[in-house]
Amino acid sequence: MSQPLHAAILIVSDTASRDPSTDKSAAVLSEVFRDEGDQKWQATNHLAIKIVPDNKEQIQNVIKTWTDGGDFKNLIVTTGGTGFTPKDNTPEAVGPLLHRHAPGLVHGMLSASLQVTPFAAMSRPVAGVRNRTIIVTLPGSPKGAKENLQSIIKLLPHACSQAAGENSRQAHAGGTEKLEKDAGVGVGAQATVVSNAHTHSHDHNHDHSHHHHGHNHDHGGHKVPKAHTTPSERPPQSNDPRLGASHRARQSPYPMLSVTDAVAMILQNTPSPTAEERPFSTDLVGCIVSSDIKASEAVPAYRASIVDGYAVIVPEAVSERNRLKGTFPVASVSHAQASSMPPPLKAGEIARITTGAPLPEGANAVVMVEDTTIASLTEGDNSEEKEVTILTADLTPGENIREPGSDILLNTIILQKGDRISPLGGEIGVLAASGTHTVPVYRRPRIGVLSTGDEVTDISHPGPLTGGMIRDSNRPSLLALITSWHLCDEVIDLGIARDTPHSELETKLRHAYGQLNLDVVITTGGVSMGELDLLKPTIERSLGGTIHFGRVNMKPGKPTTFATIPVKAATSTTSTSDPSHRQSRLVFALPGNPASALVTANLFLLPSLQKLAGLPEPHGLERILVTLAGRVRCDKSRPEYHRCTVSFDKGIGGLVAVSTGMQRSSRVGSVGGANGLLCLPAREGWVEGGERCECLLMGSLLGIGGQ
Ligand SMILES: Nc1nc2c(c(=O)[nH]1)N[C@H]1C(S)=C(S)[C@@H](COP(=O)(O)OP(=O)(O)OC[C@H]3O[C@@H](n4cnc5c(N)ncnc54)[C@H](O)[C@@H]3O)O[C@H]1N2
Ligand code: MOO
Ligand SMILES: [Mg+2]
Repeated sequence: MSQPLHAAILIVSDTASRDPSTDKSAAVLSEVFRDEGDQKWQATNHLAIKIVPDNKEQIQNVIKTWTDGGDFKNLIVTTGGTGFTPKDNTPEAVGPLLHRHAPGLVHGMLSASLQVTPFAAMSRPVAGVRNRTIIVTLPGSPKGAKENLQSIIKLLPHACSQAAGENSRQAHAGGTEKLEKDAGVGVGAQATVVSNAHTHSHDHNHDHSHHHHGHNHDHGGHKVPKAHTTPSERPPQSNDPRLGASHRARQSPYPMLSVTDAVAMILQNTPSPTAEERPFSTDLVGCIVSSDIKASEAVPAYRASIVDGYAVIVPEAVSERNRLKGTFPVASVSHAQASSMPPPLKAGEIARITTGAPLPEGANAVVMVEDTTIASLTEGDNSEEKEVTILTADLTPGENIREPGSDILLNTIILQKGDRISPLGGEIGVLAASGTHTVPVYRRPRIGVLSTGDEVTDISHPGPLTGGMIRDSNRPSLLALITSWHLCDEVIDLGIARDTPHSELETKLRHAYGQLNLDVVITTGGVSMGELDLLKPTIERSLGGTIHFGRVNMKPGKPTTFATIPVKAATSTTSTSDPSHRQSRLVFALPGNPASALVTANLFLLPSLQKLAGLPEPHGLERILVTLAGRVRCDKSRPEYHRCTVSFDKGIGGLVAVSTGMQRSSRVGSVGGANGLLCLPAREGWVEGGERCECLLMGSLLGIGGQ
């Protein structure tokens, strides 16, 4: 391509036409062009961008100024108005303007997009040529628009120059092959190689999740639609609840990950922690120290007595130690108090002193009160000792004295980067003792817990329950679990989102990430195959999120879903390519069954919160070996996390696990009394009593993993 091509973006949106600041697509699409380089496309600031409402005539008018008039563009991409709602009419506006259709471009976009999400079938793109301009309609969501454009961007320079009348054989003598390689697809009419529009066209920096959608990770025996199935081979199906039963998918389109892969995926998509300085308080319990902390004060700050007794002067020479025995006048009294220091001690005198009190200058040891008797009392009131007899000579210089800094030396490192301020009090004590007023720690995430489902009924509902009501147990139990980890600055109860009206879930999630500014939201329910299982479509379609996985090969917890939602930092202005301007918020959409919700929170949420909170090696639950008290049954198709109670058994001198009984995932009682998850392999039969078994420790037996 000799000259950079002119591209234009037409935003079709009622909202953006009223308030252009709400538009996110222009920046995202400009970035796709910019990524291709200045030689191919006019530099970004020369990109023409216009916004029109969902109005057929206005759409057509703008396009004609770019295709028919003097303001010629090689390429027009529209975004928005390609859905199914009555006001979506971009294809109807663009279609009649096209002189020649380009179904190959439409096919390329759809097949690439369907590998990412089944909802791609909900867009009705058209593409073609008007005069000498290529026109392509992209969907309205910034994410969808970007994916679609990326899937064909490598073809467009060539297509545009052909449409503009350039003889492609001359322009690309010997270059066609390279173009095909760049684009990952055949280029159609001019290509000598047979077109293969099914080939992956994602480039390498594309989101990792898409690769998982593109490959079969199913270990669970469920059929996953072939990654390269095209719309023409398979009628578009989707778990979008707006579609009728005949169009809803009957197999989950989400590949099934192993637990290990799922955890790796979570950690990869969990943002790194950020450091902050916080004033000292016990609220720091659970925080991870972000840089080494040095003692700003010595402990003790003065020479202090370790016992209650009398400060004395012990002769240095061992031969003279006997002179310690005898009767001495009590010259002063030193109490452990903040305000005053005792007067210096003279030879031949002793001073009464309490534990922790400052030693008089000149004293070099303290004799315990038990090793003395009173020789005489003060005249008049007889209330205090005047003279005291020391009964022992067995005292060495320095005995029973804490030298300044002998507990904590000034400027030594008291806590290291990566240390956890535990709820057991030791680290808090060290910080307080050494006068640490501000503490460098990692900022802990803010998290919210949301239940979903029309049947789910808050505990405050008086009862009796009617119809299909079920008490909301997930929210309180997850709030309790997460609070016990001390990994979050705030744990917020987000209540219940009803399935109907449909937008309630979206509204509550937007509120959580927006006004409440939460880093992580945990939802339960609505992630499986039911028509009111709304989480996945809401995350992908309404919030523009990326579902990194939607199924895990485990029992309980199979439909566990993890996604990230892009939230531009409030400070961000134009650039969307700099990652520091972007923040991902996390969604853990856990299954509704109560045991599933608690088990998956322990397995998936914990390591993510550990990373967010700054733990150097987020390890999740601690893995131990236990002996089974009785036999437990395995599930033949999925690895199972069998709830059990682990305790120390004196008889065998080790840890023994007792099953909590019936393990159905609706039975929250299977987690009651449990502090362990036995890791059972997927196979027929039992693991016998007396056998050793791997177990994940929840909570506090060894003071790790949770507390
Ligand atoms: N056809 C299929 N059906 C189901 C599959 C499947 O693969 N194919 N998976 C099953 C598995 S495994 C699980 S686990 C559940 C997960 O269901 P959802 O996450 O969609 O959750 P819901 O349908 O909303 O509810 C399931 C169950 O849990 C109760 N629930 C929901 N929220 C709460 C709460 N806050 N407190 C207490 N109990 C709650 C709800 O009433 C249901 O009984 O799907 C299977 N189905
Ligand atoms: O995997 Mo579901 O969590 O069985 O109950
Ligand atoms: Mg369900």
